[in-house]
Amino acid sequence: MSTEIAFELRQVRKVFPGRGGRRDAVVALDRLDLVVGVGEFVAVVGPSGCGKTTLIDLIAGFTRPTEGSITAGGQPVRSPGPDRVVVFQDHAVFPWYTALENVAYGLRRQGMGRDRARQCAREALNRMGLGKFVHAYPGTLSGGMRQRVALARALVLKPDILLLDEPFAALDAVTRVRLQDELVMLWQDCGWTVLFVTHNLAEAIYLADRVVVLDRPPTGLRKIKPIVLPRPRRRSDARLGEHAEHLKVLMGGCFDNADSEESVSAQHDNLG
Ligand SMILES: Nc1ncnc2c1ncn2[C@@H]1O[C@H](COP(=O)(O)OP(=O)(O)OP(=O)(O)O)[C@@H](O)[C@H]1O
Repeated sequence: MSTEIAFELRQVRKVFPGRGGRRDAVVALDRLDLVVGVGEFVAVVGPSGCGKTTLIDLIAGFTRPTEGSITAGGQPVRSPGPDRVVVFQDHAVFPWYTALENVAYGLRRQGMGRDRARQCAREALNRMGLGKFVHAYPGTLSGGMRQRVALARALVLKPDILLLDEPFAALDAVTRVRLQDELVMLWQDCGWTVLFVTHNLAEAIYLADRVVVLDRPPTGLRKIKPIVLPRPRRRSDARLGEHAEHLKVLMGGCFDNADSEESVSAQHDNLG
């Protein structure tokens, strides 16, 4: 693992004000510490409402923490930036643009000329196996193909940090495992730091170097579990199942919470 830090959250708290003021305010994250090294693949699991999407939004810079600090590449995160790209479960592509136009869109927004942007987009779509579908509209593509377009959009932007919010949740099982493997290959080729939110423990363990187990506040961070298994991983590897059993126990709450939290300094030590 790299000793360089890709992004870091310190004592991050996010409170959404309720309609009735403070009384029904929602604490989405509370005192969260997380340090992720450059090039790491980190998965985040936890029950619905524990703040996984909020975590992605904060790192992306879509929203600001109520308290605490977030840095990416050593700089405070104050707004979205080209170093951080998000891939969502759906709504990730514009239905009124072709696959090519969708992928070229971000590059055009960054000021790249039309022809160059389209060339880069074509290369990314080729890489994602969609070379024959560059002029197709998302509505005519399968769910898996649409997510490939979304990944191609991320690919062309060459981010340092890729944030994925349940990107494969809506896909059938066969497409899902295929895209998991394609994502791992892209991650290895591109040197991204990845934060991957999922409800699927097997997916988290298969993909990640470390799995962050979140719970709803006030519990928050339950555990950061390293998955020390060689790559390429085999889905038939019994050790994946052992890790999954362990995580299920953690998520069931059958452990000493205080004992399992990992402080920022311990996370720094682990990066070293
Ligand atoms: N814009 C918002 N305004 C008010 N409350 C919000 C807002 N966004 C999120 N919340 C609340 O913050 C908490 C965390 O939400 P978040 O979407 O981050 O959880 P999650 O772990 O991603 O959930 P899921 O697994 O169901 O997607 C929830 O209680 C949610 O209702």
